[in-house]
Amino acid sequence: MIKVGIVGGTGYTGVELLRLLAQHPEVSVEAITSRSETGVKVCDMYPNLRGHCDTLTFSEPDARKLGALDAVFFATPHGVAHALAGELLTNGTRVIDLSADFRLRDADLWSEWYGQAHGAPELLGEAVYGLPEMHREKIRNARLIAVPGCYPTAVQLGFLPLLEAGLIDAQQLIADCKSGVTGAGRGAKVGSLLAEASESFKAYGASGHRHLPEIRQGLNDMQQSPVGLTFVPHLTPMIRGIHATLYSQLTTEADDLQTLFEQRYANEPFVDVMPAGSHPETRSVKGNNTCRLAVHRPAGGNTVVVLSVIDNLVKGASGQAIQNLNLMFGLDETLGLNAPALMP
Ligand SMILES: NC(=O)C1=CN([C@@H]2O[C@H](COP(=O)(O)OP(=O)(O)OC[C@H]3O[C@@H](n4cnc5c(N)ncnc54)[C@H](OP(=O)(O)O)[C@@H]3O)[C@@H](O)[C@H]2O)C=CC1
Ligand SMILES: CC(=O)N[C@@H](CCC(=O)OP(=O)(O)O)C(=O)O
Repeated sequence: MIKVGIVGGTGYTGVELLRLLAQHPEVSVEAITSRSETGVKVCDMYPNLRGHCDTLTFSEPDARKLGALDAVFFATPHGVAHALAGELLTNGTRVIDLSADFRLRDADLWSEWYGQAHGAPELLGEAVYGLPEMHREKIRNARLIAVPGCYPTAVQLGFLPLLEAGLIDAQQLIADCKSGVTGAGRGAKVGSLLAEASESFKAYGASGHRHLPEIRQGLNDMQQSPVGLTFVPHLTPMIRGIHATLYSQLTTEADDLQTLFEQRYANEPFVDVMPAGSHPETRSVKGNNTCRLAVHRPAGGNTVVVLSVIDNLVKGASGQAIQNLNLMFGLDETLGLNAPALMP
């Protein structure tokens, strides 16, 4: 059994890790932290987990205890993994960070967008961006994984086949994205209240969201030169889910885009290219690690529209983190991640 710990176990991504790992045949959760719920039994707080982790109790984060484990997930706000990752790695514990602490390769750029000094620039050289569809081989040998953000996962997987094939104008990319409210975390915030977030719909971060540099970094790697991207996130009155509508312009007489997408993702266990003409729904991936894609060319013109849906807490966070763990430990990549989505 691979022994793991979760730092930040009371949050939405932390409890989603627990739910998914409860079905994982090769992983045992040995430690789970929460400063505010120390001493509380996990099952008392999350009754859906009764019968799955009855002996597990929240404890204070303790680097010595965590350093005795095979791997530690950080499901914490930005900056927390900076402080602990170095010590864990020195002890031989692998680190899978769900926050943005190690996603940007440039520490100054990170400071600019996250409003604080980078706490562990010396680790950036070895951090691997955990998007398996792009970096699978590097992930297999990594000690430190930066799990991609939720919007960045949906957007990068949608543009990937087009950019790799060099078919679109990489200066004119548009990502129009919508997220459910769990994307904002479990902490109390006015914007997440029922009366604020339900029966309403709004954009935010239109002039600059912290996921912009992360998405740009990934798309630049695919294009192998700097791309031009407009990214506008929106908050929708749903609990889980991300829907990205991606626009680009063909620069060459296009081949069969449906076949291009199908071939690029033919061997990917967690990317489903839907039949031509489809419109994927967020509920079709609820609780599941799949990214569902559809590609359209409205009226046969030069505009390509890609529709990309994920569950922000699964392929956008905890499921992708487990997919990375499976690769790092030489396991079947799909272990613990095979349950179909909840629908309706
Ligand atoms: N929600 C989502 O859809 C996604 C989230 N992420 C990222 O994953 C991370 C976790 O997100 P989410 O689960 O939504 O967050 P939540 O706000 O729901 O939970 C945060 C958790 O971190 C713990 N925590 C807070 N501060 C500290 C600290 N200083 N030291 C140790 N533990 C701390 C909290 O428990 P306590 O305070 O009791 O210790 C809590 O368990 C964030 O970086 C987020 O950006 C990534 C992709 C998607
Ligand atoms: C709806 C909402 O507020 N979403 C969050 C993004 C989700 C998230 O937690 O971002 P990471 O993937 O980088 O950790 C936001 O816009 O900041």
